[in-house]
Amino acid sequence: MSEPSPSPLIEAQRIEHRYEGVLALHGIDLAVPAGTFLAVVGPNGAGKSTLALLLAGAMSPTGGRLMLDGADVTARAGRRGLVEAGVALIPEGRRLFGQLSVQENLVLGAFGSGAGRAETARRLAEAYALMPEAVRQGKDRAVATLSGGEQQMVAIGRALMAKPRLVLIDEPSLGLAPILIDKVYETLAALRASGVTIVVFEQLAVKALQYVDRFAVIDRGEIRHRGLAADPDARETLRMGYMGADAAA
Ligand SMILES: Nc1ncnc2c1ncn2[C@@H]1O[C@H](COP(=O)(O)OP(=O)(O)OP(=O)(O)O)[C@@H](O)[C@H]1O
Repeated sequence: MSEPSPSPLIEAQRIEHRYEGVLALHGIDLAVPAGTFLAVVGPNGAGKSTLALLLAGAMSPTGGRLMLDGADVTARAGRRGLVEAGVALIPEGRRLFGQLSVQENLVLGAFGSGAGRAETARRLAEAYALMPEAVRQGKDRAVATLSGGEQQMVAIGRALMAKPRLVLIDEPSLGLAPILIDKVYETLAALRASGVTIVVFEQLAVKALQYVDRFAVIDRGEIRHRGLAADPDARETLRMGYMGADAAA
């Protein structure tokens, strides 16, 4: 007899979002089981950032429900999102404090998560372990002086300081050279191997497919296709579902 399947870690149920006149998402159903590495891919303006913000609980959907561990958390959306429940969002553009040092940015990530001094130090060591040598060596440098790829690593590290179970990351490859994009994805893969559930929101669909295990194609506010990255037809599914100019990058 098979075990009953566990509730997804997070699940959008018929999520809809309207910005004043614009209906950005219409009726999104998306379940993310614990331990998954999922990419939500789609072109500019498809609704990726909106969905990332809603799944993080950083804003309230105008329709539908957000479920976390099988419980309705729609009403808990607010400025801090679902950080206390173990959900971390790395927004597009990273939103680091450029004038503060790497270490100061990282420590801010633990703020409000209840970590004392010893626990913060332990988390710092874990975050640095995932980072390239150059960032570790430059922990007292102002973040604004780091390269884009290094800043993305710091943004990931800052999210980890809250000890999340789920990391949502919006356009991790934006503005990065290809070699750095691979580094970012390798870091995310290592994180996933340590048990963290990850959802990336990406325009570079083919790149994401090299690292994730599932994908969903979003376009004009709807999920058009879903698939497994290991499926031999995955690229064809992407091509059909997502005609964005960057799909083949
Ligand atoms: N604050 C806002 N006010 C009004 N409309 C918005 C707002 N934010 C997004 N939109 C609209 O909602 C739709 C989805 O935008 P969203 O930013 O979620 O897409 P995206 O896939 O993340 O695109 P990009 O890759 O360009 O960030 C677009 O039509 C966009 O113009």
